[in-house]
Amino acid sequence: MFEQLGLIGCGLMGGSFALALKRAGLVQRVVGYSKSPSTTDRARQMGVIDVEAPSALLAVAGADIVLLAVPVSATEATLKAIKHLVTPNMLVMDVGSTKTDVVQAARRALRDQVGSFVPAHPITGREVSGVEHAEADLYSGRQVILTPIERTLTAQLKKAEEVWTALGCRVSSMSPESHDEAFAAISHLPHLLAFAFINGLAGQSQADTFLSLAGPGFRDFTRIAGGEPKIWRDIFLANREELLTQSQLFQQALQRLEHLVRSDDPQALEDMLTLASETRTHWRMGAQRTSKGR
Ligand SMILES: O=C(O)C(=O)C[C@]1(C(=O)O)C=C[C@@H](O)C=C1
Repeated sequence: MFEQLGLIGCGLMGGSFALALKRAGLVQRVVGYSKSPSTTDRARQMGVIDVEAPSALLAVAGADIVLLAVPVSATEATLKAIKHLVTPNMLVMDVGSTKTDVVQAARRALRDQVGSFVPAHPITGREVSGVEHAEADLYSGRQVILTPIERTLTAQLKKAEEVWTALGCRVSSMSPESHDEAFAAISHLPHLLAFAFINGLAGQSQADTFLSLAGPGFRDFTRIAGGEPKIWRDIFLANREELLTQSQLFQQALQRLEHLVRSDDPQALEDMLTLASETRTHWRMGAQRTSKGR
């Protein structure tokens, strides 16, 4: 399907995309660039990329598909760096967790060539980063949200849908703004809370003793606090307003529960916990139906 993938950012997300594309037989050659030469070198040794490019621009030279797998804050500078080689026949995508800022960055950086850019958000990830964790299966069975704008070329949008579908993803589209509103609620807030929870614990004098006793509940609840701090810093700042709105709603919900814990009304407390438990079970059943539990 493609001759050359220009991969900018050869970490977990980018590396996994290259491996998945190769395994599906969708690309002949992967030319990769990473900010850190040791990452690019490791990616080549692992067979994730075939050729190391000395710059983002040179990774794009000769490519018919380009993937930006860089922190959202690096989107504009990266697109500016490759702009001169972006053509209407090229599919350029990102994998960023926020979309309003990414779309604005793409408009500013690519200008006349913005139609080649299809903003993409695969709903997958891990709490570990780096090319050494890249796996061909990271994307299979997952959702991918595309947030095209008016100027997105139909041909590139269609190609993007085909690529992600071929990797085993369920593809849907929405506006960048609706995307950021939803992901503040179901991804960015949970990460903020996981970080805050650990910070609250770490600030206690007995933190080490408490942590030495922690079990699976703690592990499940805090897994995402292992996420890369710089990546999450950028996501929180890029989606600041929506995140703060969700954080306020969360604090209201927490206060309601605290009030019920304090008051002598076990039935009302149980009702609130039942509502939460049923909501989660409902989601889980739906997720299992659509994606085999992924
Ligand atoms: O599984 C994880 O570790 C994730 O953080 C994945 C997760 C999520 O919140 O679900 C995080 C960020 C990506 O934008 C998409 C997915």
